[in-house]
Amino acid sequence: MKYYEFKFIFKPKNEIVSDILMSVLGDVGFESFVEEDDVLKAYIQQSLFNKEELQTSINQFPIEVDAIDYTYTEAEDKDWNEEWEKNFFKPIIIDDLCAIHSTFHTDIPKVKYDIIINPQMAFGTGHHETTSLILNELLQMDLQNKAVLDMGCGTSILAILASKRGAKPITAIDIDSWCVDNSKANCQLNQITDIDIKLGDASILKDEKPFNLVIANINRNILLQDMDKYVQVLQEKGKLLMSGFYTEDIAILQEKAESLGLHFVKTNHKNNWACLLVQK
Ligand SMILES: C[S@@+](CC[C@H](N)C(=O)[O-])C[C@H]1O[C@@H](n2cnc3c(N)ncnc32)[C@H](O)[C@@H]1O
Repeated sequence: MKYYEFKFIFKPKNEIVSDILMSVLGDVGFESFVEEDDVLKAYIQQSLFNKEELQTSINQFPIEVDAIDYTYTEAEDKDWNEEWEKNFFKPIIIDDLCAIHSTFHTDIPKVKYDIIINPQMAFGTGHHETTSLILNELLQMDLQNKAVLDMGCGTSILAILASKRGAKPITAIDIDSWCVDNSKANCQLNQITDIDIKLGDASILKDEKPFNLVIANINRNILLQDMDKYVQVLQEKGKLLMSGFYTEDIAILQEKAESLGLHFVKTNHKNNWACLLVQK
């Protein structure tokens, strides 16, 4: 496959802009990213590159920035996504209890919950703050025989940990067909056969049976838009665990949850990213 290598320079140079830029670029076909001192390198298959689409997404950047500039060249002919996985996806070990790693990682310590993820292009290696905030909550909850919905499942890393912690039945849903395929592959790698993986958004929830726990790591606007549909599939006393937003957004999400009859349980944060747990 032929790729372009882009170098993005942006101001202000901070993690929030960098995270949002990666997400915006992901939406227009970029596959993998390497953060270096003062540039973000990004790789896209030449056949998928559309200059106008890229410029439109930069012009409509979701937060105010001083500048986003780029240059690009033809990249050396190799699978940049595979390169990224090999060089930048490092194993994660949480409290000697849970390990998340890829098939090519060796020397993984023996832990109770060993999760294999080959992320390819799907979000969810456990490295992002929002994923790690939710993984930590899942490690503390009693999930035995609990019905769980993982909304915006990405790689299905969260659904897989829930399954390993005894949750069942589990449904995992994502709006992106790439994520659905990647979730199926990751379930196979972890020998999990009973997660029901579906393509769609909150509109397909009306046919679901009630859940004890709904997890949704998406983003502030989708959560505000779809929270009522998540609540409709929550059992009495069921919990809704959300992430994908910044600490300054906790209040608006909590307010929305309370307007839907839920009450606050706890919140946590990491590098300005937050999670919120509410209960019916
Ligand atoms: C931040 S990623 C989280 C992935 C994974 N759950 C994790 O925690 O690492 C958000 C995921 O939500 C999906 N998504 C975006 N909008 C959605 C929607 N309206 N309904 C369902 N999934 C959505 C995206 O495709 C993406 O895979």
